[in-house]
Amino acid sequence: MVERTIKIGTRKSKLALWQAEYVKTLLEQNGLNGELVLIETKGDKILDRSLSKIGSKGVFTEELEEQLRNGDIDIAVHSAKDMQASLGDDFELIAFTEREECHDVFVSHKDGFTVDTEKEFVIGTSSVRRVAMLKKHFPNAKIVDVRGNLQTRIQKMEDGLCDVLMLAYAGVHRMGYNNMIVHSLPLDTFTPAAGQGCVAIESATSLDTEVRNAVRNAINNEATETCVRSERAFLKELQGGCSIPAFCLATWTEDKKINITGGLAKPNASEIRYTYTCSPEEGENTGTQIAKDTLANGGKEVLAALKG
Ligand SMILES: NCc1[nH]cc(CCC(=O)O)c1CC(=O)O
Repeated sequence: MVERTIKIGTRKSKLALWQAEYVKTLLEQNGLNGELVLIETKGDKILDRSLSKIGSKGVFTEELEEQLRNGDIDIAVHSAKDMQASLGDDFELIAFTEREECHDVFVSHKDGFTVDTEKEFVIGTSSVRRVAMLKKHFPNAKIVDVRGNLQTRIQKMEDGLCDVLMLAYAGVHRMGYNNMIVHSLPLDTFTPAAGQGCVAIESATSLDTEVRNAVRNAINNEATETCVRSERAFLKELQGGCSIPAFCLATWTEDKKINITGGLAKPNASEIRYTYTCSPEEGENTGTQIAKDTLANGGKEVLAALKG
């Protein structure tokens, strides 16, 4: 039995705090004590440049990892989507919460807004994946860059920057903004980023084994873990973080197999996509294979053009 209080490192945004509180609750429901430790990251401070320009590697994780390393915190809570695909040797993901619905939505401050009547509306997003997909499926819409946490983005929309924001349902729901959702985007065309909708727990590999196991038992959802680890294997092979237009989603089929679809959305409104079904044990290998197929069939050129 783990007696000591588990220190839970988190960013300070409202969404991050919601996720950390959620993790704390799961720990407490399993007889463990948790305490939040609030940490500011580079990604929270730099708001005037797009994420792809800062370089996505670790902008939301570096400061948390420093404190994991020196033992000031035991675990760090992240949106799985924000986690770089390759962690340093000293760190690992030890648990994944049950995935929330993982599709994207449009939210709007305009009552009665519909995508069917308003053809030339303005969409705010800062994700290269979303921009590329929007160009394909909403060619008449205008896209503007909007950074910042959810509350900041909504404020910018209300100030007139855009008609709608494109966001992950999971974050909108967690923040209690379901009433602003005006459109849900389908998973088969607007396939989400790897890990979307899941909260991941990171620890140092040096974390006490008893604590590690207790945290994992309290928090991990194995069905989600299999899917998110498969999606992250895809992302790792692409060597990309959240600044490339990659999408990947693994789901369970009725006969307990894993269906994985993944690829790259291209800026010219086409996409590279591969879909395979495999056994759960093969999930990570299959994710890797999808990335290899993607790279070999035009993906390399897409990524090279992004860097250039
Ligand atoms: N990149 C920011 C980010 N990271 C995780 C979420 C939403 C919650 C989730 O997907 O778990 C968001 C906001 C968004 O994309 O709208």
